[in-house]
Amino acid sequence: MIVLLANGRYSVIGSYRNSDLLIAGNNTGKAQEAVRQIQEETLNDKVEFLYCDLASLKSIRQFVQTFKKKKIPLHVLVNNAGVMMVPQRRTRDGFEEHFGLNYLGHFLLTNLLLDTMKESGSPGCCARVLTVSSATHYIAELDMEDLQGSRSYSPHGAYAQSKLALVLFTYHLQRLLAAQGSPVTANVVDPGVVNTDLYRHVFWGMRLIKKLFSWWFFKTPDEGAWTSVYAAVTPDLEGIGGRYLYNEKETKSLAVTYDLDLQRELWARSCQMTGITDVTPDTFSG
Ligand SMILES: NC(=O)c1ccc[n+]([C@@H]2O[C@H](COP(=O)([O-])OP(=O)(O)OC[C@H]3O[C@@H](n4cnc5c(N)ncnc54)[C@H](O)[C@@H]3O)[C@@H](O)[C@H]2O)c1
Repeated sequence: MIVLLANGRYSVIGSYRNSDLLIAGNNTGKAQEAVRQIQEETLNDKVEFLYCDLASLKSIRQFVQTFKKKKIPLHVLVNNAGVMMVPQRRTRDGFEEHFGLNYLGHFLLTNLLLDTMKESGSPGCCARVLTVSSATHYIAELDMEDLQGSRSYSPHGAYAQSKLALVLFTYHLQRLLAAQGSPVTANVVDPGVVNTDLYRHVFWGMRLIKKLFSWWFFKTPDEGAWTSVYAAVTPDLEGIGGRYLYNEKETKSLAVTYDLDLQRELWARSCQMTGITDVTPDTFSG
């Protein structure tokens, strides 16, 4: 099995003891250290790092080109990278950073890898796309008129919007895959509240609370990875997609995420923004 993690947590990777693993990320030092640790602890030497900056459409395209030259299959794609509550700033392509990196980066990466995943999956053994969202999406709003937060910017609102967009993306992707009879499924994962570096941009009071009480109400990074691992390997989800998973169980996402027209509209706009051909059939609407 080949697993590709868009900057995934080491604990997720460590679970794939006999698999080929590829870590895609923009932090070479950190990723190489993860590769070393995985090799040491699992005795799996089929672990590799490839540079990919998800905040750059060019970097994503270059990464996919390099990956495809390897001519290896791809069974699991984990869309895990993210930033939270960063100050207002733009990606290299001019997108608001949460929207550009957390959402559009994974949108493009997934779309460019879909052909390889379709060839890698088979009936009864589907390839899997799993995308890491967040409970923050429950309080998000998607402003189709101002996706880049140009009119008014709130770091929390921008993060939440990017996580909501990932849920809408997953559901539309799953509908497309199912309509094509494709041996690939797409699910979305909520890891819970996890003690990681993600919180480095939140205000100092919250960081203090995290420091004092993380042992009490935050999951450890290992625990935070469990639902991703579950989504990647459980036989219970064979052939099943379009699920929102929390604590290794299916649960409901925000009502608006089931709006087929909104899913379609966001998909179409995302295709335009990333230069992807929209293959959604005309008949495909709410
Ligand atoms: N920690 C939580 O409480 C929590 C809650 C809900 C959802 N999540 C989600 O879980 C995922 C993992 O976050 P985490 O908590 O492990 O935080 P983290 O900061 O430890 O991990 C985020 C990862 O994204 C990578 N990344 C950042 N910018 C990148 C770029 N331009 N290109 C490629 N990779 C990049 C980082 O290197 C890092 O490995 C994120 O999508 C986050 O939104 C986390």
